[in-house]
This record gives sequence, structure tokens and C-alpha cells, in this order.
Amino acid sequence: MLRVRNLSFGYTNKPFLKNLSFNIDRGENVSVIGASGCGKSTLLQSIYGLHHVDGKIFWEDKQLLGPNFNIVPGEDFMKYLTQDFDLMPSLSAADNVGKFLSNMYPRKKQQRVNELLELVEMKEFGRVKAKHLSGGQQQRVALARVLAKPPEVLLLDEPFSHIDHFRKNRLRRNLFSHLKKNNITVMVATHDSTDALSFADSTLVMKAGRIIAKGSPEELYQDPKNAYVGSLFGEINELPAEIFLPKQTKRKKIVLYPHEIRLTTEEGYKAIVKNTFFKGSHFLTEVALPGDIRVFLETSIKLPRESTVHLEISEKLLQKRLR
Ligand SMILES: Nc1ncnc2c1ncn2[C@@H]1O[C@H](COP(=O)(O)OP(=O)(O)OP(=O)(O)O)[C@@H](O)[C@H]1O
Repeated sequence: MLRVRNLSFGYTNKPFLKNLSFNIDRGENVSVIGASGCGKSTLLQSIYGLHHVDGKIFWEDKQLLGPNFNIVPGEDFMKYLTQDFDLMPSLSAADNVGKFLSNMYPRKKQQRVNELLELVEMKEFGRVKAKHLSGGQQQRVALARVLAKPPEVLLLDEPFSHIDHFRKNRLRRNLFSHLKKNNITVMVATHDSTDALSFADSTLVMKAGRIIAKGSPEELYQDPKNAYVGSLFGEINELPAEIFLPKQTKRKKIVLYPHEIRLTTEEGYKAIVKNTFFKGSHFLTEVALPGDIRVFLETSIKLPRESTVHLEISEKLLQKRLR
């Protein structure tokens, strides 16, 4: 288990990461999500041992002591894939992947390199020098390289940022199932929730150096505490609670996903259609409640602009969200 206790760190005298504590089980896949600049990379670097931090970090029974105690920064059972890949430009893709593998058994080494190049769908580029590969191809080689000597803990910083949509889904499936199969503990930092949520066992949501929510992606989805958490799952509405439950005072705002708001007959909340956006399986429709409060909902048809509609939201859902 990776245990982080009261971790704080600042680039200046002022702490930026503030008192973070969490556990990650061996073999668990944890996504670290949050807006750009919230501290995801700093957290991964702190765990890897690149910063001298306050607080304690343990892997199993071993305390990780950081740069003041390690001559070569970083822990050897752990790999950290940075956002800038760190490949040797004049080496081929295959040589980059095999760089840290022993030359004692050349055939075994070759086999391992081929297996990993296949995993990231780069086998046909094995002989090409890294400097002649595209950004996305370099990122795939870098992913293969951190797996060459299987780490116990893998820290991935925006691992799919350069990879196109066509390939991304398959690559994510292959990579994460490889990690699960090999019981590798992984933390994936990303600002793109689709990059990680469907594969994560749990999620840490960061904002301005703090963890503001943690749980399984399903738990966070079912009960988004605020718009920041809700928006990890796509478009959201953050609406004044008093519209729906005037006597409710505990939460001033309520977060609702567009699909949770339905069209109904004339008994619902009256609204005017302002915009429609084609989304393939549905339209995302923007309507205005009195006071020009904008609401997004999903509709199966394209509704005419300025037409009047009525909205309905399940009472049970409202009560649950406002708890
Ligand atoms: N070496 C550094 N020296 C000083 N400040 C830094 C350094 N690295 C990062 N920062 C600052 O620390 C904050 C957190 O940066 P960090 O890179 O951890 O965020 P992030 O969530 O990973 O962002 P992104 O998603 O854009 O990669 C930012 O305000 C950044 O400017």
C-alpha cells in the first residue's frame, strides 16, 4: 500500500500542496484530476522523491525519504513518466524501450522490447530514431519504456496528452489492462477526465493544492459536491437551490447533469429554448428559466429557438443532491 500522510510542499516559503493524506492499495488504479495548475504534477513528483516535502510517504513498510536522502533522485521500484517523455533523440524507438534492460540475454531483451512496442502499437516504428517520431509516437515509446522493467508503482503525468482520439481508446484499454494484469499500482494525473475515469478504481480531485474530493468515479458521479467535481463528467448545471426547494437552506446551489432534467407537460418549470447543440445521440439544449437562469438538458429532437417548454426534475433526486 502507498500511504501519504500530511504531505505539504511549496516552491516558495508558502506551501502549495496542503496537508494531503490518502492510501492507495497495491494494484489500484488512481486518477488524479483537476484543473491545470492545481498541483497534480507536483504531487506525483513529491511521491517520486523529487521534492523535499513535509509529511510522510510510505510504500509498504518503507518510508520514502526524498532528495535530501537519495543521491540519485527517485525510487527504484517506482517509475515516473513526465510530460516531456525524456527519450534519447538519436536512439531508435526499440533502443529507447530497451535502454535500461540488461544485455545479458539479448534474445530475451529483444522479445520484451517487441512485446512492449506491440502493446503501444509502435512495432512498425521500432527502428526509427526517436527524433523522427511524432509527439504522439514519442509518447507511446515513452510509455513502453517505463514498463520495460516492470515497476511496482507507476506515476503517469498526462500520459495520453499527445495521442489522437482514434488510437487513444484502444491504447488506454491495452495499457490499463496490462497494468492490472501485472498488479502495478498506478497514479494517472490528468485534466481530461475521459482519459482516466473509466479505468480508475478511485479518484482524487485536486484544486489549488488540496484534495477536495475522493472516491470511486461512480461515487463522485452520483453525488457531485460542487460544480468543479460534477464538471469532471462533462456538461453540468449549477443552479440556485431555491428554485426547486425554496425552504432548503443547507446547500445554496445544486448540481444537475443535463440528462437529469426532462421535458414534461405544462406542470413543470416553464422555460424558453435559447440554443441547441448537436451531440450525435441527442441534442444538448440550452433553455432560460425566469430571471434568465440558463439550464442545459438533453433532448432527442432539435427544439425551435424561443419555443416554450416545461422542465421536470425528480423530487427524490433533488432531495438527495441537497442533503
Ligand atoms: N519548478 C517550479 N517552480 C515554481 N513553481 C512551480 C514549479 N513547477 C510548478 N510550479 C507551480 O506550481 C503550481 C502547480 O503546478 P503543477 O505542474 O503541479 O500543476 P498541474 O496540476 O500538474 O498542471 P497541468 O495540468 O497544467 O500540468 C503551478 O502554479 C505552477 O506554476
